[in-house]
Amino acid sequence: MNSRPENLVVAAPDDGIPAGELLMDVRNVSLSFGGVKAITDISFNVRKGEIRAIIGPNGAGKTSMLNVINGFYTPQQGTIVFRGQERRSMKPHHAVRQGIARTFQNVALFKGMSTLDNIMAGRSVLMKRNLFWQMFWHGPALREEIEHREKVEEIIDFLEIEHIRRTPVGKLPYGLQKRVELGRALAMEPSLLLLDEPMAGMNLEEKEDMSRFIIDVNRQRGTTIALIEHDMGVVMDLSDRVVVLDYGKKIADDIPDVVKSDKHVIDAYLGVAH
Ligand SMILES: Nc1ncnc2c1ncn2[C@@H]1O[C@H](COP(=O)(O)OP(=O)(O)OP(=O)(O)O)[C@@H](O)[C@H]1O
Repeated sequence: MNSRPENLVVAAPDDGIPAGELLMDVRNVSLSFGGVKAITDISFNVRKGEIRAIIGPNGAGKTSMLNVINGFYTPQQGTIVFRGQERRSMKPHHAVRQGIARTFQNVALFKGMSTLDNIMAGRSVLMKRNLFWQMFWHGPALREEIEHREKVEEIIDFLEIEHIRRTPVGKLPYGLQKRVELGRALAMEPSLLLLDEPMAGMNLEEKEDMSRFIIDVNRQRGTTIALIEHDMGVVMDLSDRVVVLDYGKKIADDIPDVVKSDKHVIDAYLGVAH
């Protein structure tokens, strides 16, 4: 895997938390849908600067966990402490403002819009000027638009997608759509980036590319990452620590080498065809 020069990237925002310290602490979270217990009393943490994987068989509660973290769902029990602030419920746009961005299992982009416009849409949440200013297109609104555009261009360079900047994303191969979606999440300048199956549906080459971008986002931009992924090779290569869920419960939480040889994990997940 190649890494591109350091000078091509912008740094992640300074959230005041030193590398290695706790960025997020998930405390005793439980979530049910009617009679279905999606998550039962789960606790784990994410340290600033790490790549954290959440794995488990289908239906284990992984996506539900991401949805709690980014405010999509409110758990019946438990709290999330993010950057020192404890909360149980939060609207997704507040989570973005706090520094949590995500991608989705099935790409969620505006298919008729270009790559550039989709990534620009990711910035909208950071824009200060309201529609009134934008309509009149002058002064502070124009300056702000230019600044946002520069950040977006940096991301386009970083992800090596200059050649598709004007292409409607619906016309792009799946692997590139996933990369654009990553770009849109990066445009929000997150402290914590949540990736829901970033390699799903990709061929080997696309997976290698995406792995390289994930590592570069983490190392060069300093962005902390929590990802769900079914490809065990990718998970074990990329992650600093892995939490394993099964039927909504946590069954392991450790570095990849330890998780790989954990009997409960092998029984629940690694040993079964997926
Ligand atoms: N909106 C919902 N309404 C009802 N049940 C749900 C809902 N979302 C998830 N569930 C249920 O909660 C459990 C956990 O689902 P979840 O999607 O979080 O698992 P997962 O580990 O992400 O699975 P996969 O790997 O298949 O994506 C499953 O039994 C699922 O059917």
